[in-house]
Amino acid sequence: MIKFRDVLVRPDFAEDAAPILSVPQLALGEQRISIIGANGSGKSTLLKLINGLVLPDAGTVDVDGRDTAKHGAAVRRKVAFVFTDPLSQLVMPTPLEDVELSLRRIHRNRTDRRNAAMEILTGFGLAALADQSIYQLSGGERQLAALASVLAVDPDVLVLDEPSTLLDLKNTLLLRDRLASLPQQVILATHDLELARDSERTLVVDSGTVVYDGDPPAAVDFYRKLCACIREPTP
Ligand SMILES: Nc1ncnc2c1ncn2[C@@H]1O[C@H](COP(=O)(O)OP(=O)(O)OP(=O)(O)O)[C@@H](O)[C@H]1O
Repeated sequence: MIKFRDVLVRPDFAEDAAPILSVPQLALGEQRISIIGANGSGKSTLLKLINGLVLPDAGTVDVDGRDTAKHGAAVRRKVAFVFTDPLSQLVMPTPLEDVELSLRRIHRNRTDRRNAAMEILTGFGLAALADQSIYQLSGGERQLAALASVLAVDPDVLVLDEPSTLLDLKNTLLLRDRLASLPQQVILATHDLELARDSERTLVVDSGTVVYDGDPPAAVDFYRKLCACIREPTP
């Protein structure tokens, strides 16, 4: 269970400025949670609070009872974060080496590690690209490689920031199927309202606060109205 209590995040170097995120009380226990909202509304900040990439200026965030400010390393072992830009994530020259790096503590034996890494990449449809430079992969292939690498360590919670942004329809569907089949708790921010609907619970964030929290179809409707995106029926 992830709990936010009286959380405020202020802009860097502007302690007196209005908070960029304010979350008085929030408990996230469902297996599939999506977060939607306009650009700059605070979605990424909310996600980064979950694994301590951003620490609150006031209040606390804890994951299974561990405060992210006090137990950051332990929290990050439980909570994996997938960035929008996979090049922020992939640190090795090829997908195979990157997954192998993730597996270094789980498989000490090199052959076992390589076999396990290939199996994981195969599950993501990336076997043929295992040895290709990450700079020669398409944006979507890189995104899937980053996801494979993060999942290799079997985290308890997977946090994803706009994971389908770079994916075509086929890869978006593959991602949706893959996420649906995961045993982990999955919390993601997205502008893809179909992906948002795949969850059990959706938060709508606006101007740094959670303005709707509930059933995904109702949350998407709320968000559409908030954006005044619903077209008036033509007479
Ligand atoms: N460390 C920081 N210092 C100052 N402002 C920040 C900081 N981090 C984020 N912001 C601002 O806070 C707001 C929320 O940013 P955030 O990245 O959480 O938005 P978002 O909802 O994820 O946006 P997008 O959909 O465009 O990715 C933005 O206006 C951003 O510029």
